Amino acid sequence: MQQPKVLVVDDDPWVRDTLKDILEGVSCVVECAGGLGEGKTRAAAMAFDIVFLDVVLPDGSGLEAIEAFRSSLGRPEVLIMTGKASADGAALALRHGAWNYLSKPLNIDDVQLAVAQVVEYRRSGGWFPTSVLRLPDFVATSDTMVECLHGVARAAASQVPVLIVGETGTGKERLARAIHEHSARASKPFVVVDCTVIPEPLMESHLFGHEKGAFTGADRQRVGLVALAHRGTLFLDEVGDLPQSAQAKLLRVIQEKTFRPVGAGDERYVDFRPIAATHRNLEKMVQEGRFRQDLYYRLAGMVLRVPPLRRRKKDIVPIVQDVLLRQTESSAGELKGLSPDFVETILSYSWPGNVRELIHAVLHALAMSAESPTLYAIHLPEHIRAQVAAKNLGHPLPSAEPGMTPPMVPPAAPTSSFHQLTEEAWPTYKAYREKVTAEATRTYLDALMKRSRGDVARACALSGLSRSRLYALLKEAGLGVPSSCDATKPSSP
Ligand SMILES: Nc1ncnc2c1ncn2[C@@H]1O[C@H](COP(=O)(O)OP(=O)(O)OP(=O)(O)O)[C@@H](O)[C@H]1O
Repeated sequence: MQQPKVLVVDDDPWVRDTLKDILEGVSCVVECAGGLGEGKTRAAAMAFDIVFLDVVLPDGSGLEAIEAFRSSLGRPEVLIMTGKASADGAALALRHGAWNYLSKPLNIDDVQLAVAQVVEYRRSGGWFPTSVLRLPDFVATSDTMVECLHGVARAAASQVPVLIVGETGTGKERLARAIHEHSARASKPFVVVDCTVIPEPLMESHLFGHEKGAFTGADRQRVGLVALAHRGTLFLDEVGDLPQSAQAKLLRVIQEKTFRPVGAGDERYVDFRPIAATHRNLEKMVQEGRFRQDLYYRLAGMVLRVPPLRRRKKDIVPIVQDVLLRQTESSAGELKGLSPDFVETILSYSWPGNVRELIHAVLHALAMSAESPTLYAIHLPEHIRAQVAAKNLGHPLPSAEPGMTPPMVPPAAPTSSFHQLTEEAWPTYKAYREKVTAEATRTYLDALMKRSRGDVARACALSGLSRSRLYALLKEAGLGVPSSCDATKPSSP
């Protein structure tokens, strides 16, 4: 893109002139209009890249004109600006296709950042915002994750509160930090409030602080997390776990920008941007009366949904390679390869713990692989192999996270000795796991001995098992012990 072309639509001449100055300062070509009619006429005559659009205009609402501007000659991105910043308005603007939402009085950094983001977005063909994000430790290969990063870039360019929704370990906190690190508040604190660990009676003093002597045990003054986040970002992790009493207090500080530490006589001003995350269905909690609707709207100015790993399999191998690369760099060793059975297993597993679980599994496999230059499935944690083996045999294990994956259908006609999962005969997890593990071990050993043609040394090398362990397992599984497998020989490590 050469010089970005920007249209400013605002009835206040002072706003128009100020924005014109700021935008011309970053090499934009700027035209201005005092109302919707004039703005639309200009947008029909010139191909703009960006429209800065006021909400309350003499001839109508800017919010209702977003689509008309978006479909005008240059297909510009629309940045809504209003003096009456409200989370509802922000959500409405974004739903109508606005690029972002800026509140007045406009902040020069916000304006410049938003323009830079749009320019980069359009330069890259409108699809690869990762180029503006510096996230070398974050892998996003699948379309859904690239789209998610696009949301991160948009969120970073504005001050809108963000709600990040996704299962545990999907990267919600990493993305919240990314939004902060790329926002105009980057040089200020990013403060984490873990809503699951603070006990309800202590929530108020943790959030707002307390004066010395405010209650029994308050032997000195304490600064709360809200005050620590002044001018920065307050990250409310697992906000769905916030008790009702704390929800009311949080709503107040977000709305009023003031709070009172426990035991203090005066109100204090605070300016922070809330970013919240949850694995829960907050909309449902609102319907059930378990989460305040007004707080939900305040937090969900923009909603980012992070898909679970099992729905973006394209990311799995690149994440593994990324972990391997980092480990190799830090240990100065050789980069290990991945065997086809390793790849097959990690692609078949359901990853209820998502990326966090995948990273741990790779680290586990690396430790188990010792000197082997290649990672095999056998190096993965046992529960992963057991689930995949059961799935391959047509007996998927129940999901580790009830409610997050479709319920398992019990096998209609069992073909092996697996427990049947029915309401009437539901096995304990321990019994089920033992059965499945035994069955999977038997399948593995049978295939292993066939592949190594009964050569124990080769079987040990392939499986990573010691000679004595292999012998014991074969015996336990009721499989024939090959003549070359002599338990009296010293075992390899
Ligand atoms: N796409 C990714 N690429 C590389 N690392 C990732 C990716 N997604 C997540 N991670 C890593 O996985 C781990 C878990 O991420 P994070 O803590 O952000 O998840 P979360 O969704 O906030 O989890 P929880 O809900 O349990 O708090 C972190 O170490 C993070 O850096």
